[in-house]
Amino acid sequence: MNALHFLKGHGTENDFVIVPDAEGVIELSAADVAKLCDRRAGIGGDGLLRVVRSAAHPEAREMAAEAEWFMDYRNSDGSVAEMCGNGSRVFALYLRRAGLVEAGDLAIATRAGIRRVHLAKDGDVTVGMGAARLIDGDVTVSVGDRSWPARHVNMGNPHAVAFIDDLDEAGDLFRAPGVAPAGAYPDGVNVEFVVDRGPRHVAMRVHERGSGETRSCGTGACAVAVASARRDGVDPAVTGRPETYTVDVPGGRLVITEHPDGAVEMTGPAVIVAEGRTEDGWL
Ligand SMILES: N[C@@H](CCC[C@H](N)C(=O)O)C(=O)O
Repeated sequence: MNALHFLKGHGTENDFVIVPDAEGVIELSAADVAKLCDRRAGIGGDGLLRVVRSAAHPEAREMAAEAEWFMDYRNSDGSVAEMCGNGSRVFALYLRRAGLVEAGDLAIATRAGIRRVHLAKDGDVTVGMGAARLIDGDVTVSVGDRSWPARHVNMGNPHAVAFIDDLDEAGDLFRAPGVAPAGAYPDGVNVEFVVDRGPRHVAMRVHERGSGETRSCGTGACAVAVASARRDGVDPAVTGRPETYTVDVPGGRLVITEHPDGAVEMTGPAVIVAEGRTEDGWL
């Protein structure tokens, strides 16, 4: 492949290689993505965001009238995922900096549907993340010989949220936690470990499907906020009031609000740190 134009960005230290590809002509195999995301031999990232015009991508064509740009998200192992919350903030920041969108409000197409984004003047980015789906059934997550009950939450992508006493209990997370029953997550799962920090304030670690332990996960923080609210007996659909949880991640802080109609909003930072080109023929 010829030299590839890329940028590098992060949201609460969940970091991404950004590949502008307006016309959808760059074919990136899983091996290409893994090579770009490699932290020693590549650019390095938890995932890759390919920026494609919705009209130019078969999975996004139907959304093109409402959302001009499609976020083609890949995990660092090259696998495809439906949605990335931190990535969507970085994606929106890239679009604005590149002059591809005009205003501070825009819609982006993702495999989980259209997401509405607001870029505030102070640099924070708010994303309408859709509703959380809490799925009934007993799920257990385990690390080594320890295991905990977990809540199955779908934020467009799958999550298992386990409340524990101390974040160190989750160990080094070099390997994916075990999840049972195996059939609960046929396509794999992101696992969040959560502790309380105060009223409506929690902290989490995450092991991401396709990436390993990362410093943050936006969809995971939303899953954690909603699971924490239900555990606390808080449900905006019942109170008729929006409810906000602060979720600390190793890479910073995300603020998550759930509205009475179920809509979940996430606010956090987005940063672009670099721009460059790969060497001709490296990929
Ligand atoms: N880091 C992301 C989630 C990325 C996708 C995830 N690993 C999956 O496979 O579902 C986020 O910020 O939401």
